Amino acid sequence: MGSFVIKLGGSLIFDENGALKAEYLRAFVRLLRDVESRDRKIVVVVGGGAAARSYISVARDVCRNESALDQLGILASRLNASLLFTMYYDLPPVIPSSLEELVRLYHSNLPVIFTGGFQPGQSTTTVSALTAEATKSQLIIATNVDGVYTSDPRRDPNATLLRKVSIDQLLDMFSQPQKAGEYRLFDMMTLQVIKRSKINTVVVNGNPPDNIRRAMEGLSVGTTIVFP
Ligand SMILES: Nc1ncnc2c1ncn2[C@@H]1O[C@H](COP(=O)(O)OP(=O)(O)O)[C@@H](O)[C@H]1O
Ligand SMILES: O=c1ccn([C@@H]2O[C@H](COP(=O)(O)OP(=O)(O)O)[C@@H](O)[C@H]2O)c(=O)[nH]1
Repeated sequence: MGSFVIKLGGSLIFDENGALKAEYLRAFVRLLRDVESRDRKIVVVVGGGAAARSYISVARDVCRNESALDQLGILASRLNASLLFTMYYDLPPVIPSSLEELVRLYHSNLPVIFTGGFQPGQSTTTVSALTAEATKSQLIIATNVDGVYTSDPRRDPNATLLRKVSIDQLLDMFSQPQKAGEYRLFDMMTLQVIKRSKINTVVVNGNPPDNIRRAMEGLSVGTTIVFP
C-alpha cells in the first residue's frame, strides 16, 4: 500500500476561542491507529492554527520582520506536532525541522511521522507538498471546509464546491502574495511543487477524521486536483 502525507490544518485543532479541540485530536489519533500498517508510511504535517496566529499578531505590533514572525509560526506548528506525537506514541516528541531530517526519520522504524513547519516564507501546506514529493506519497490536505470552492465559502455564500480542480486553475486562484500567518488553504510554493511533480492531491474536510480514511481508500471525497 502507498504512503501518505496528511496536512492537518491548524483550523481543525483549535476552536473559535483558540482552545485546543481535545476530542478532535483524540479522534484523529484513533484514526491514525486504524489506518497504520507495516507496509505504509504516514507523515502528518501539523499547521500552526490559532496559536501561531496569536503569537504572530502580538509580535507584529512591534515587529516588522516577516522572517521572525514566520519563525514564531513554525515553532507553534512544531508544538502542535509534538502534542500529536506524544498522544500517539506516549514518548517524548521527535519532530524534524527540515526536509532532510524528515526523510531520515521516514526511513526509521516509526510508522507515523509528525512534523510542523520548516523555514520562513512558506506554509505547512508547502511542507506537506515537499514531503509528498520527496517520499513519492499521496497528499491529503485536511482543512475545515469540504474542499476547494469557487471562492472563499466563509465570505461568499454563492461559492460552490469543486469536486475536481485543475492545478492551473488553483495557481490563478491563489496567486496573491501572503504574509506570515496569512497563508490560506494554498500558497504559491505549495501549488508549484504539486504541479511540477504531479502529486496525487485531495483536499478534504478533516472533520470527521473518517474523511481522511475515505481519501486514503480512494473513495470520492472532497476535491481532487487534476493535471493537464
Ligand atoms: N477557494 C477556496 N476554497 C476553500 N476554502 C478557501 C478558499 N479560499 C479561501 N479559503 C479559506 O481557506 C480556509 C482554510 O485555510 P486555513 O485557514 O489556512 O486552514 P488550515 O488551518 O486548514 O490550513 C478555509 O476555511 C476558507 O475560509
Ligand atoms: O514551513 C513553514 C510553515 C509555517 N510557517 C509559518 O507558520 C505559520 C503557521 O503555519 P500554517 O499557516 O501553515 O498553519 P495553518 O494554516 O494550518 O494554521 C504560517 O502562517 C507561517 O507564518 C513558515 O513560515 N514556514
